[in-house]
Amino acid sequence: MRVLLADEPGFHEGLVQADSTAKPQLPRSPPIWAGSRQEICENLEYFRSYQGGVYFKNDIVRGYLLGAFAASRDLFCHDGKLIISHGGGKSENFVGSKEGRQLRSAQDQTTSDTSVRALLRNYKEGRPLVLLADDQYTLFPYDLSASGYTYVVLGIYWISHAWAECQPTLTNSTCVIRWKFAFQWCEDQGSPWWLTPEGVVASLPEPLVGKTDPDFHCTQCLWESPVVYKQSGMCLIPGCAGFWKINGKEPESLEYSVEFLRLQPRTFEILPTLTPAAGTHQITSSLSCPGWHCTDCGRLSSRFKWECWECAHCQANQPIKWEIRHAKDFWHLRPTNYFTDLRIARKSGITKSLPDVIDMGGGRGFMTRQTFVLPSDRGKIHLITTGPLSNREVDEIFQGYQKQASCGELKLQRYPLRSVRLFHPAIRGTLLANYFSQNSGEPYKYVGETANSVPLDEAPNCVQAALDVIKKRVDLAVKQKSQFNEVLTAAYLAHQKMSFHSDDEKGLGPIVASLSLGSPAVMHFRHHTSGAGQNQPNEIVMSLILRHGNVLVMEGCGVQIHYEHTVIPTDFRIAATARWINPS
Ligand SMILES: O=C(O)CCC(=O)C(=O)O
Ligand SMILES: [Fe+2]
Repeated sequence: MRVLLADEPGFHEGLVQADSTAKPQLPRSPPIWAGSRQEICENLEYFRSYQGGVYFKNDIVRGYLLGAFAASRDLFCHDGKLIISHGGGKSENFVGSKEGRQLRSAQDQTTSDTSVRALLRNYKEGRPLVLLADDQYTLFPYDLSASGYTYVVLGIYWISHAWAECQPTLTNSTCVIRWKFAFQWCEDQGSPWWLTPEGVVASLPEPLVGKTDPDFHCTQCLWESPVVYKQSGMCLIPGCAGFWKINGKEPESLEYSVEFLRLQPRTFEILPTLTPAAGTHQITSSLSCPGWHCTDCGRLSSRFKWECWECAHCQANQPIKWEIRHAKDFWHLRPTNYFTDLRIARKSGITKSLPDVIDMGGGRGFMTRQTFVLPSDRGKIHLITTGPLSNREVDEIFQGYQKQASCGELKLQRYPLRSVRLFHPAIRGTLLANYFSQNSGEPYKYVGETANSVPLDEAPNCVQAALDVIKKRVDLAVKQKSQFNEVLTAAYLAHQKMSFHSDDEKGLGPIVASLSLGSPAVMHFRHHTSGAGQNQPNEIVMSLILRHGNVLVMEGCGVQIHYEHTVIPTDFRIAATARWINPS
């Protein structure tokens, strides 16, 4: 039997990464697993934390992730039915910055730290939570990484003990206070899924059930502490003069008392549900971002295709129902409560013209152009709006888009974001964009390369119709002759958005124009964080509302060099953005 202890030889405190060659393969695939943190967060309502290992809501922990950086005396015993971990953050950690990854040293945890406080509340109120592990959790006795199980859901546990310890840090010789939590398997859910009939690598004699040892009574602070170690009981209340002392001295080596490691009987009537709810009642455009739990292989997947759920591991899939949604369903939505149409920051130097009314000719009605002039000749932004009469054309385009996307003719997908790892090292696996897109014409960097683009003359009708409307309106609104050879379609579900960026593709022409369809959105502009605007405060300088049928034109390369923009829709929305990208 091996009780895997974090401070055994070779398990040097903290920095040990899993020695996967020494571990056997899992006897069966985990019932719930994922390849990325995003897949976990988009599927499991008990773990929505992209950073950190403790997910809590209203001061109650829902999910706890066991990962790298084990501490002394972290433990996985009784076949994983008792797990001891040093929860609550502030441990050694790699943080990312533009300068690269740096090791941040551990700090004292206190009971007012939000995650320690929440864990203590679960402990006091006897609330179960879900434990997850990643493939860097050294104490798990099987090799997770070999089969691509980056994250696995272990099961439901309750906290049987909580106490504080002194722990030496990795980066210097001082000690920090760490809270330790003993998580015990909730028997009501059956046996752990990783157990073979013969038992796992570990094979302690069956644990004795029932705790008999009395607590340690501190004569200085008068509080009780559990007797955790074989050597002696001691006060485990930080702040007490007797904390972490045996006979007045700091203990040198400690081992768990066998009594302390006994499993305690406890039953729970209500346990959290582990598998995500199947979104089969949803339609393509109404989901915020739910994923898909494959019952064939256990993998959680993000929804990366518009028209169906697909398992990112075994490609099992299921079509998603669709129905046409109309722009009028979204008219009542307000993208922000702070203003109705636009807001320009006082010190931005941006000026706005009086709106011009322009005849679109051929009895097609009138359009209104409002121009915003950016300071220092950086360019102009035009917002073109039309009345409800001219909206028949864009209503049809909106419907066409929905039909062609839902039958798979317009291949809308969520593509991986680039260079995320450097700045967010905690995010493991691929991170997909928070919107669906399709590119027609010249390849565009945000959707990968040529393989993900269709030539403009083969683009689905809806894309060509959108481009046609954009061209006609831009020609009337902007003096210089516009030319476009690329259209990026972005489709957003409720709660999705396009984060701050600039359209700074190499060889980009001076005019970028987009047609908005569906729910209204707010578009913010701010100075670029790098380049020419580096020394400017990074505040929002202008915000506009983009409504169904509006065309927004960014005129001049300076707009992209000096500013970046974000678009945040209120609900389902599609935008077609046309650009010129120099083919060479
Ligand atoms: O959704 C939009 O209106 C704009 C999208 C955008 O900024 C882009 O495609 O670069
Ligand atoms: Fe953009």
